[in-house]
Amino acid sequence: MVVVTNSQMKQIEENSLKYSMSMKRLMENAGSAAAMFIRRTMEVDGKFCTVFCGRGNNGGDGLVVARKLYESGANVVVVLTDGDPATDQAKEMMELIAPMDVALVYYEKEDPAYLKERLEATDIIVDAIYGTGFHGQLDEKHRKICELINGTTAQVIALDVPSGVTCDTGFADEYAVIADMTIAFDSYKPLHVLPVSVGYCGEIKTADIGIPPQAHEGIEGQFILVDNEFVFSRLPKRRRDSHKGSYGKLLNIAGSQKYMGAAILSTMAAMRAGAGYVTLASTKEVCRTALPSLLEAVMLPLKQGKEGHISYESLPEILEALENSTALLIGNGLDVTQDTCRLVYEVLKNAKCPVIVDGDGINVISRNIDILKQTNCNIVLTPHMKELSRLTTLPIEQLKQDRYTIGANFAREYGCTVVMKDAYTATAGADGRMYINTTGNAGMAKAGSGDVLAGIIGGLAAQGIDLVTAAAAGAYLHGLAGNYAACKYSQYGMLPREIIDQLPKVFLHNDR
Ligand SMILES: NC(=O)C1=CN([C@@H]2O[C@H](COP(=O)(O)OP(=O)(O)OC[C@H]3O[C@@H](n4cnc5c(N)ncnc54)[C@H](OP(=O)(O)O)[C@@H]3O)[C@@H](O)[C@H]2O)[C@@H](O)CC1
Ligand SMILES: Nc1ncnc2c1ncn2[C@@H]1O[C@H](COP(=O)(O)OP(=O)(O)O)[C@@H](O)[C@H]1O
Ligand SMILES: [K+]
Repeated sequence: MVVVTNSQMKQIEENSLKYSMSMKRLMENAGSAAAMFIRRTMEVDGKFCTVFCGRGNNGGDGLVVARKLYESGANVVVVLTDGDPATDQAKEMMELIAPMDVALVYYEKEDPAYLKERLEATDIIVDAIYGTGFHGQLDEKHRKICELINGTTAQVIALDVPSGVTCDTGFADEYAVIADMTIAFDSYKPLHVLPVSVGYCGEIKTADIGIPPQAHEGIEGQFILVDNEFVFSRLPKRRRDSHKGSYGKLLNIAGSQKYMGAAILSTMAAMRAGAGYVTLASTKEVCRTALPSLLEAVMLPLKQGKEGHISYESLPEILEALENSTALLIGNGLDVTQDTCRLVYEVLKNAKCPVIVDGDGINVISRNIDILKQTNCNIVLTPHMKELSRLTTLPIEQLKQDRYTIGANFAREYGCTVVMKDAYTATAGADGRMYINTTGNAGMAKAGSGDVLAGIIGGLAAQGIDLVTAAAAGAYLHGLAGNYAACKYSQYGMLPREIIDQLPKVFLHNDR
């Protein structure tokens, strides 16, 4: 599914002018298409429709819908929320509707009691206050209007965007319109697929507004919704004539006296994700303790430093093991000490295979971010919000509002892939794309779930799956296995290790 951003949509509209399209025609088409969807979905003749129009082009679309619904026999009232239209096209639409028997009321001048009464009798509300041009938050007046809309029992149809939702981030004001149906003009925009905003849209329909296909040429979809088809069209079936060497070697540098479980969970998850060999490089004590749970793993027992972490003196052994690895996972439960900082920096500088950095590996990098520019390998970072905040030195509040732009900029600047872990994980690819994940559940909000994800991504990358795909598909598989675990053990009771146990079921269901 192609999803275009606000500026890409503007570019597409501009391009269409080269093919004898006009902005006025586009608006007429948009409003007509929306009215047609409404007519197809519900009875309009004799119904009470109230159309809320802002001053911008979204409001202009609303004026067209009002005219078309009136022509279909509806009793129509237009509420101008911000006075007369401000754009040329919208002004023209105002001139067309003026002679009709459609009541045009100015929100500010109208008696609130009349509006309340009208809304109680209204069957269909059209929300044309703000479209793709909205950003930031609703002011008091618009919050009141949206509250009125959300408080009715009428069907609410949003044109292009439910008012109060920002197009490219999906960030919704807490009073944003909650629509029953949203009619997306020409293309899906990020808000139509982003988990944070999709709930405001209701059913989503795309309307052809007459933009010729050529106007879309050169516009690359930036947002990708990761689904079963995306994942399993990219994960090859195992060949009958293959051997363990065909599925790669993952070196997993993980664990410390304090965090032994992280080493076990990440190694186990990588094996369950199909890697041919997984080597756990950790302190002697961690390796000895982990062995009974990791019978299939290769152990690289290393010297332990004073604080229970992997000693820096182990660097030569690690670099030797790295030589014939097809992927490296580093950071799970490493602990942050002077030794592990030096170790991570040196390993990253020397690695040539794809690298996945998680947990303390990310914390270490945050202390010296420029290390990312001194590497010769492809890197995936898998930060949760707090780690992302450390990496970017931005507050979590800001990340919540705009993590797509921030993550994409970070990925571009440092040439890496960033898996932004959250209830809805989003992966910013170094390729400029954003991969949105929708699998997973709140039962996964437990220490250790992230180690499982890192292991899955590492296991996929070791098999030669490109890093962006390994990251995006890894998040999807992790969430789906988590959903199976929740069905079996409940969200309260499930454990991160049970996400690993359910991975085979995900593969089985998809013939892998
Ligand atoms: N291009 C075309 O011809 C076509 C466009 N089409 C339609 O146009 C829609 C886009 O229209 P649009 O760009 O005019 O923006 P729209 O969403 O109507 O509102 C913008 C106004 O709101 C303001 N504003 C923003 N945030 C605010 C806030 N927090 N609080 C207060 N004000 C705020 C903003 O102010 P500004 O950002 O300038 O400060 C501006 O004044 C699109 O979704 C589709 O429906 C179709 O007809 C096809 C042809
Ligand atoms: N509410 C939730 N819904 C879906 N996934 C979740 C939720 N909460 C956490 N997760 C997932 O669980 C994992 C937690 O990772 P992280 O916080 O790094 O854990 P740890 O480092 O303790 O293993 C992430 O992959 C995250 O996306
Ligand atoms: K709208």
